[in-house]
Amino acid sequence: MAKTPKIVDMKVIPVAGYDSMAMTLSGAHGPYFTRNLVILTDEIGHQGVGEIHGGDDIAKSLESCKPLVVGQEIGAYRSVVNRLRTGSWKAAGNNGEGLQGLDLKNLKFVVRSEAAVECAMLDLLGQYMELPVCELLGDGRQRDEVTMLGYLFYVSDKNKTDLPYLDESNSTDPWFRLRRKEMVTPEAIVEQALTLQKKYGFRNFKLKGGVFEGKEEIKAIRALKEALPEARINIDPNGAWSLDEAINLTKDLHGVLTYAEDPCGPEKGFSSREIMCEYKNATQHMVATNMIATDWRQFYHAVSLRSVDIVLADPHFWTMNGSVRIAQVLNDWGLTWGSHSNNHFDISLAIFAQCAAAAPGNITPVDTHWIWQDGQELTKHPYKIEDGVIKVGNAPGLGIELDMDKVAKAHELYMSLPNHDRDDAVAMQYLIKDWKFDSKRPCLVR
Ligand SMILES: O=C([O-])C(=O)C[C@H](O)[C@@H](O)C(=O)[O-]
Ligand SMILES: [Mg+2]
Repeated sequence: MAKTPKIVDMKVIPVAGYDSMAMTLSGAHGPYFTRNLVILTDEIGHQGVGEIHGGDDIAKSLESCKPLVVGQEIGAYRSVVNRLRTGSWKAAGNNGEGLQGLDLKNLKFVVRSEAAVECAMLDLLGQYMELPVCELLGDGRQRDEVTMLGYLFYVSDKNKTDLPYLDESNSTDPWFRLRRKEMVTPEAIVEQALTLQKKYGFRNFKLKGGVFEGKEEIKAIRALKEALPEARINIDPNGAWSLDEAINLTKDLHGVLTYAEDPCGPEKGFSSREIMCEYKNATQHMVATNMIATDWRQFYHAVSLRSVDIVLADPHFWTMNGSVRIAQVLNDWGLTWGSHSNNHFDISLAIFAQCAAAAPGNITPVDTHWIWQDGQELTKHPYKIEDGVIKVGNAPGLGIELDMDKVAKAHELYMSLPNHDRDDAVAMQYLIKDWKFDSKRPCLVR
């Protein structure tokens, strides 16, 4: 019987990169973000790579996977991932209420560490079969170009902290110069979008809300639509608004908002899925989520209640196979697939692009934080966002090659950090003393 190559080595390399003081309901991004890389080597000398969220717990969980991965055939990747799935974190601690929380104790209930192993094994299998990963997922390649979304953030003034944020004021690139500066007004958000459009060609934008009072953020949405009338624009306050507020803020935005992402969450004893269903009924807006349909059980209830139209099935939360599987179901049921993201390196950029290339139907432009990290690539020829799209070529596997010098530097940075876990309250407390997360109050409203 023909055999596929066996895995002979698995490395887990935690890495860190630099970030802006970007604002969300959960606080302010710190100066660094962390990720974990998985590097697998097979017996014919190929290297397969995966990337997942950072932090010591995830690194430890991946380390503990080694005995279940090394020695396995790459062709058996589904069983390997299945064995890891049953041994890794369960969603038992996730109350399923769609509450935003970005520190590790919340994120770990949705992040699937085994997705990094799955990705690295698919990368190896693709190299062995001389096929790109998108051909190994679902019904194979569905498109050659993946439309990406320009992810707009309010950015606070890093000079109000003594944290070591990067300063790129001297960069020759207008976007790089801008991205580390304070941007808190509608005018600044418009400048951000225009600068991003020029550099990356985006025609789709999303503003991360949950920062200022909703009506202030809607001013920015209107200003964006005025400046970019052809663009598709949406807002994501991560469930911060009450149902009444969400309805009042957005009911007159037909023709301005393409869709609303997690506009409201659980309240008054009603679940987030019930509330989002009422929001949809009241406004007739399309609704997207990465908060209330993060696994199959939540998805069942979200669909039963018709709470959402677009599921942002991040492959780091669903695995690559899971994300494409839900893309197929969504397409068959007349619903829409997209992907959520957090800060990431260029291995994850390849993951998003390969999944989206295999997702059938009319998918929504894919989220990425890469524009905030662009220039910190860990691969030799990172995927590029040009004219608003990523072209997915025919290179085998993920089609990337790690630059081990850059990986070593990113690892060194990680090791130099006093804390490896994300906690957006730390930077936030420079702006508001003793600030604490409140799922119902925008972070600067206290
Ligand atoms: O769409 C979303 O909800 C996200 O992108 C989640 C996070 O809030 C993201 O903005 C982040 O990591 O800061
Ligand atoms: Mg979201």
